[in-house]
Amino acid sequence: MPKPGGVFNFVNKATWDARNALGSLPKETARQNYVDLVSSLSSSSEALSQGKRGADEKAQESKDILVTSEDGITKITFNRPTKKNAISFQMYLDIMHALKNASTDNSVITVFTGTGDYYSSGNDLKNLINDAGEIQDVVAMSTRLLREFVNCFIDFPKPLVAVVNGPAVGIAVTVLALFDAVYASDRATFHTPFSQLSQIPEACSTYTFPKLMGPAKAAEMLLFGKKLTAREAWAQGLVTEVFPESTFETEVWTRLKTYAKLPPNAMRISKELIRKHEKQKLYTVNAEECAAALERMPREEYAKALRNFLFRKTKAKL
Ligand SMILES: CCCCCC/C=C/C(=O)SCCNC(=O)CCNC(=O)[C@H](O)C(C)(C)COP(=O)(O)OP(=O)(O)OC[C@H]1O[C@@H](n2cnc3c(N)ncnc32)[C@H](O)[C@@H]1OP(=O)(O)O
Repeated sequence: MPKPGGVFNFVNKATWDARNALGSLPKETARQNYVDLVSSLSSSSEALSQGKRGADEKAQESKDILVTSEDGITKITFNRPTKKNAISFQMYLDIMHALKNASTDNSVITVFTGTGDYYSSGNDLKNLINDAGEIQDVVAMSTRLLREFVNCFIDFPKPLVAVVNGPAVGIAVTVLALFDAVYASDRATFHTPFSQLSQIPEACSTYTFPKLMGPAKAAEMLLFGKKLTAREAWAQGLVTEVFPESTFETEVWTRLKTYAKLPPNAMRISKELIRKHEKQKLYTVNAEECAAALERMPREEYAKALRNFLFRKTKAKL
């Protein structure tokens, strides 16, 4: 059977990949993995198959990812403040679903922001590790999910804006280089501690960051995990504009409401022209980064770095 196409057809493609992976596994394990994968994705599958919506309709119900549409703006909010908006597997799927809907609804601009003091602390470090601190048997599925997730940002057809209300970490930072505008509060910071986690960068940042800020500054972030203030990130071209925290929300949303009144088709075509020559390159880089992640994630060095974070509070008490 040929592989299903279309970047938003994640569930069908994941199913196809899972079926094709069965050959190399013992039959029982393969069957169980397949059942686990499909059942974990089934709620998103239903949601993904729902149709087009209007811009002023509440677009999606999900606890940790809120989606609203108003004034021509679809707003996607990381809503897990007690975990600093860390992104769980379900949240990756909810975001893909929200982007799929936003790409065809009546809204003009799509905006990401966070609830609480953080924008997002990046990947939920518990996604890949069990209570005993071992890497779970979900690495291949995770890297497939990561690839599809990043492709959704590469392909998103409308203006995409981040309203960075506080610190951003990991994938919440790297993916920003695929946005059209990034507005940051002066309270925001930008941190990519990949080496500290024994991990490698994702979301095409190995290509977009050196292109934006030059190889030396990109290396400080991606290799050495240097945390940037909002103004430093602006100076490096990752942030479009920095606002004082006291007026951030008012100024940014007023501006976005004005932008959302601009002719949508003109903006869509302009974005298509801007991205057109880069798309193939971005797909390739995304695929290469995911292949490298697939290679790295099962390693003990990586599990050790995750354990250091997850059990840090227990250790501190000893
Ligand atoms: C489909 C898979 C794709 C893989 C994609 C690859 C992506 C890579 C990345 O994103 S790498 C970056 C990962 N993120 C981090 O390394 C950040 C980890 N968190 C922290 O360093 C800190 O929590 C903090 C600096 C964000 C905040 O510190 P502090 O103010 O001291 O608060 P707490 O540490 O007490 O945090 C409160 C609460 O939230 C939990 N939490 C925060 N971030 C994460 C996270 N990324 N993953 C899981 N859990 C997180 C933290 O454990 C606390 O929970 P608790 O109260 O202990 O239950």
